[in-house]
Amino acid sequence: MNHKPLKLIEDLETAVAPARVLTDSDSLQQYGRDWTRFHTPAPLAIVLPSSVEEVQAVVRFARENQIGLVPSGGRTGLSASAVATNGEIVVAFDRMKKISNFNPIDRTVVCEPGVITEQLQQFAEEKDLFYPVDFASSGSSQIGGNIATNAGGIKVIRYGMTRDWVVGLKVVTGTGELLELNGGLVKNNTGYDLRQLFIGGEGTLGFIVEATMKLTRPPENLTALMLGAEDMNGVMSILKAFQQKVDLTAFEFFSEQALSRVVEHSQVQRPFDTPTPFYALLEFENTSEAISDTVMELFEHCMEQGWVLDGVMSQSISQLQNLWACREFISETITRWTPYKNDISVVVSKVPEFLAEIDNVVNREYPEFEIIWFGHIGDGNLHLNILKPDSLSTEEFLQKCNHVSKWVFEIVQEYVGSISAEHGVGLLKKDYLTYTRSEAEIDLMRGIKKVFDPDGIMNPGKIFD
Ligand SMILES: O=C(O)CC[C@@H](O)C(=O)O
Ligand SMILES: [Zn+2]
Repeated sequence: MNHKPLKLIEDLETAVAPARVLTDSDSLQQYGRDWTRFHTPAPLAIVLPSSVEEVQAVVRFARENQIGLVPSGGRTGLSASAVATNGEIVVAFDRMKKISNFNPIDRTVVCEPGVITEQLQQFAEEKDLFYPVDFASSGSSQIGGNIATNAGGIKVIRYGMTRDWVVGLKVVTGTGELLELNGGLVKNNTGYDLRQLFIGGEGTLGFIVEATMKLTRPPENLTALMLGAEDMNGVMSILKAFQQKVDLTAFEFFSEQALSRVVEHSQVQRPFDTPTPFYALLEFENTSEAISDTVMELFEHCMEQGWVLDGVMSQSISQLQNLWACREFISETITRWTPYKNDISVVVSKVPEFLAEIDNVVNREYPEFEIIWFGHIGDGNLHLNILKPDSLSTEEFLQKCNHVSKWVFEIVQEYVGSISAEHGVGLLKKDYLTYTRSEAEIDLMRGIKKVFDPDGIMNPGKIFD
């Protein structure tokens, strides 16, 4: 290490506190990346601030020294947004985990950015309330990161994305200024809602240092149905039939390839014997006999129409959990095949055609590739994963997958879809942003960044260059 970084680190320690700066190589590796594995972490240092003032001090320090800052939450992101590859200072929020100011009338609660999603869910439960944004990584993802990436997950069809639950934000911009946005109000029509720019902004405009989150009533007697379908058109017909009569809390799908891997590699039981190409997983609040009867009628109707070949409805919490495990364990289970990943969306009605086009091109060009489809089909959000064949080295596989990305994004563009439905852009997708956003839009985004971050120090190089 030359003198400059050493001196810089000393100055950084003075700006915050020595104990809050880490420079050992394990920490640099650990905090320098998220769940993506395509970039080599190379941060200058890690800072763990414990107050808003310390975050401001770090930003001012970075501005003075023209060093990039990368925010880091639970590091469960899948788009390399919280990755530091270029001598940046990583600002990790692990020491800012307090939940406070619960208000039962407003049904709001104030969270520091490092609050773990599950911590907020448990807090809400203790107050007989519910924080509904949920996903497989809730045990480690942090609220600040969820907001910065506008995290979605498995209940979006009913409850929306993280954006819908943020009623107030405090942010530190690239000048070190603290902005207090919206103060928990339900109604506030006083011009531009700046809060929304920071939600999903991936830390490129400023860092979230506090959030006022809304809670809601807990769902009652959640019950799930897993239905086996012959094809994607069947899945769409099931969605249409159920949505017409039942308020669904989830509508997920996955393929037989996905289910068989989960059953083979975890303790999860196959819910029924008949394998079918696709499965729909529906959830609803089973609160009356009338609802239960309606669901059973719909189930029978779907079987009569041939949309459903077999299916099962949960009769207990453990059965509900087993059905959810079939879906939630997919991502983790397939990690061992070093999968190529993509997260894309189109309007719901176009999903079957869209999926078939991608299947066709990949099967034609690379017949040795095994595609694992799953996702939040009720939101038009597909997770495309391709397992690395044993015969290919990781390098060869990645090279071929670059072609896959191009074909996939061309199809996304043709369908006026999104190249990133819920995982964000980060480093991973910035080169493809024009498939979903116009040059004019990207120019405006660059202009907005300049306003909040004139020196370009806040998560530089993410979303766009
Ligand atoms: O691993 C993936 O491709 C998706 C991860 C996550 O968004 C999910 O829905 O399980
Ligand atoms: Zn997802």
